[in-house]
Amino acid sequence: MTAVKISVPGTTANIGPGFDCLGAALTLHNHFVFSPLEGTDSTLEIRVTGLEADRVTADESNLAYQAFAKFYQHLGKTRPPVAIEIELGVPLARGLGSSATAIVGGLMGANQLAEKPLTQAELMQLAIEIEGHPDNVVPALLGGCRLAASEGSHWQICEIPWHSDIVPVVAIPDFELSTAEARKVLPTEYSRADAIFNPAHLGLLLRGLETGNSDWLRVGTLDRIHQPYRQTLIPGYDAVRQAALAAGAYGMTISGAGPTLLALSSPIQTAEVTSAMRTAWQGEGITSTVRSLQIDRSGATVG
Ligand SMILES: Nc1ncnc2c1ncn2[C@@H]1O[C@H](COP(=O)(O)OP(=O)(O)O)[C@@H](O)[C@H]1O
Ligand SMILES: N[C@@H](CCOP(=O)(O)O)C(=O)O
Repeated sequence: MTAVKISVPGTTANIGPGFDCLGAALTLHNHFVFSPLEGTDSTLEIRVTGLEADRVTADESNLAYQAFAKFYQHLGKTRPPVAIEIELGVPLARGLGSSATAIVGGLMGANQLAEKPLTQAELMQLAIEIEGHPDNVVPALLGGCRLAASEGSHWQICEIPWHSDIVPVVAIPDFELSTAEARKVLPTEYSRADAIFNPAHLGLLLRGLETGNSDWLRVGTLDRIHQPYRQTLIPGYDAVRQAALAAGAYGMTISGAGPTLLALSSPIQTAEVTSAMRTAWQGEGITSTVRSLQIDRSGATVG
């Protein structure tokens, strides 16, 4: 078997009220190459290059390798010696689904090397089990904007139309916030008012994403499940939000678990929104990279 190349897009999960169920794939990618290790005693070699490469472990704790190992454990087979090359294009621990790329990349690499014993649906199920929620691994695997809902252990996945007039603008600050930390600040119980607020706003958001209706997008990005608790972990959140809205963004949310902030903008306002978010963060003493992206339609690809 020769080397297998996998490309996986980063994601923006939640998009406001869609906590743990809605996410979209973005046009920024991590690349993985899996090669059988032959003619050596070592069972694992990992080389990481690209963005903040020194922050990713190159041993058995590596998340892409953990997913690779989980695949063979699931099949009840011994995992083969493997060399993994990882080229990072998705910033780490910023709420852009870097962990989802590693999980999806590891599972797909293993499946290809094993000559594809699992279907895409089975890989998706394993990816959700490893990540613990579907909203980043599902779009990373399938592409597009996806809503995931479970019935017992079975998942229904629905593609959400994303209007061409909606540009995702991501403002990525130069500090990390791990998803585990950002989940710790969430309450375990919510009021009835909050339980009503979120599905109403999610419904509005989905129609807003489909139609490009600016009022539905503005109101539909509001949320009471995670953002009110997490925004305190993101210095400058209020300033960047106000700046994005004043520059004409339809709405602004925390991307994934943060700290990246996601503005939804019309194509004509994108340059202004981008510059306003960067300047607002600068005013708080925080350096950021602000990029306007597109929705990745392909998901994880081989070759
Ligand atoms: N390409 C990769 N290969 C291996 N591990 C990765 C990769 N990308 C991310 N990770 C792991 O995932 C962690 C970040 O996950 P998480 O806190 O969920 O943030 P994110 O919002 O970026 O998914 C990193 O610190 C690293 O341990
Ligand atoms: N629903 C999850 C999404 C985490 O996404 P990530 O991109 O930060 O890994 C959450 O909000 O915790």
